[in-house]
Amino acid sequence: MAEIKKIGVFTSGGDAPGMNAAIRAVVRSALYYNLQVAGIRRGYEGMISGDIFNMDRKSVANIIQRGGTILKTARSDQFRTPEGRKIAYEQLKANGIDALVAIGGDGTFTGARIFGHEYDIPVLGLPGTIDNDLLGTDFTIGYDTAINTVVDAVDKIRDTAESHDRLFIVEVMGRDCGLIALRTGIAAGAEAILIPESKTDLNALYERLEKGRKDKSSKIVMVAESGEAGDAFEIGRQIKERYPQYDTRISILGHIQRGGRPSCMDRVLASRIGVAAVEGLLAGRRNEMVGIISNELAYTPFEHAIKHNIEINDNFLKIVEILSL
Ligand SMILES: Nc1ncnc2c1ncn2[C@@H]1O[C@H](COP(=O)(O)OP(=O)(O)OP(=O)(O)O)[C@@H](O)[C@H]1O
Ligand SMILES: O=P(O)(O)OC[C@H]1O[C@](O)(CO)[C@@H](O)[C@@H]1O
Ligand SMILES: [Mg+2]
Repeated sequence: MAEIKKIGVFTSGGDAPGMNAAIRAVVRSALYYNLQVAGIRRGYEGMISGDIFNMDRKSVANIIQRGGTILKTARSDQFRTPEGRKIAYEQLKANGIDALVAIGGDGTFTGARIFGHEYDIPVLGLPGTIDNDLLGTDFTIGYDTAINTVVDAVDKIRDTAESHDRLFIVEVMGRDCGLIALRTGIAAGAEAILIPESKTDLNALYERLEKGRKDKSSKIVMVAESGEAGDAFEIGRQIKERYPQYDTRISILGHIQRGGRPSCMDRVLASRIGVAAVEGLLAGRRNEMVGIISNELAYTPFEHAIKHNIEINDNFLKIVEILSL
């Protein structure tokens, strides 16, 4: 195995609060171990176009508290092609990069895995996505901040819902994963939660609404995007049709969920696994995602981390039912 002298770091896919803390951790720990480090802008796009620059300890000063990513991010169609990946590899070689730290989600690691098999370059991944849709870590960087943003927003919606005696359908992000909806629904005291992992039974939702206490002045139904019953507008349309007596409103929280200052939990997670990524590369690890499981560092092969059967704790849904009385 060739000696590692220069690590390239990049962020890819949707941005997530805490990505900057992760970049900082990778850069500072690489320098600590006397390695050079280069930033690659806009993920795989920048790798292909050669948008690569050397970083020093000052390049990451004053960023741990900032949302977004100073390296910018992108979704790259060209990297999905063998030709695009060949150019990316040539650019890395031209810049003297001999190992990579990829910060992103399941898509980013799918690409990294293919790249790591096609070319002899060690790649480790840091889970950076608000969706929490990866195996091999209890939480992904950005999830904690995002769920706190959602809870803050739904608390505000509750104020106005309460004042107007309204039912709100609140749609949150998560791609094909209901973990944002599940936790925030419990934390915000939702009447019901609809997530892609459990069959969306609108009849069960109707039953819940009918059985519920009649004197409740506000009701919140949390909906994860991409559910089989359709988006919040479709569910809202059906509820309005069935219960014209309810004053129903729909709120799509959207991209506010991806922004903002990272929480303490996200900063600490990013810092811990950022250091572990550099140490892992130096120890000869490759094609793995670094995460934390039960407070212990864990290295999980990409192919396992990106598996899409994230288990949902059924007990969480039961808790919502019990507590929504
Ligand atoms: N099968 C693949 N082959 C090569 N590259 C891929 C593949 N799948 C994804 N990628 C690369 O990874 C990039 C990021 O993937 P994606 O857009 O799914 O975001 P992500 O990393 O899952 O993050 P998030 O879900 O948080 O937005 C894609 O734009 C593409 O460049
Ligand atoms: O960046 P875009 O295209 O708005 O993507 C939105 C998607 O990205 C995420 O915010 C992060 O993966 C998902 O929750 C959502 O489905
Ligand atoms: Mg993803």
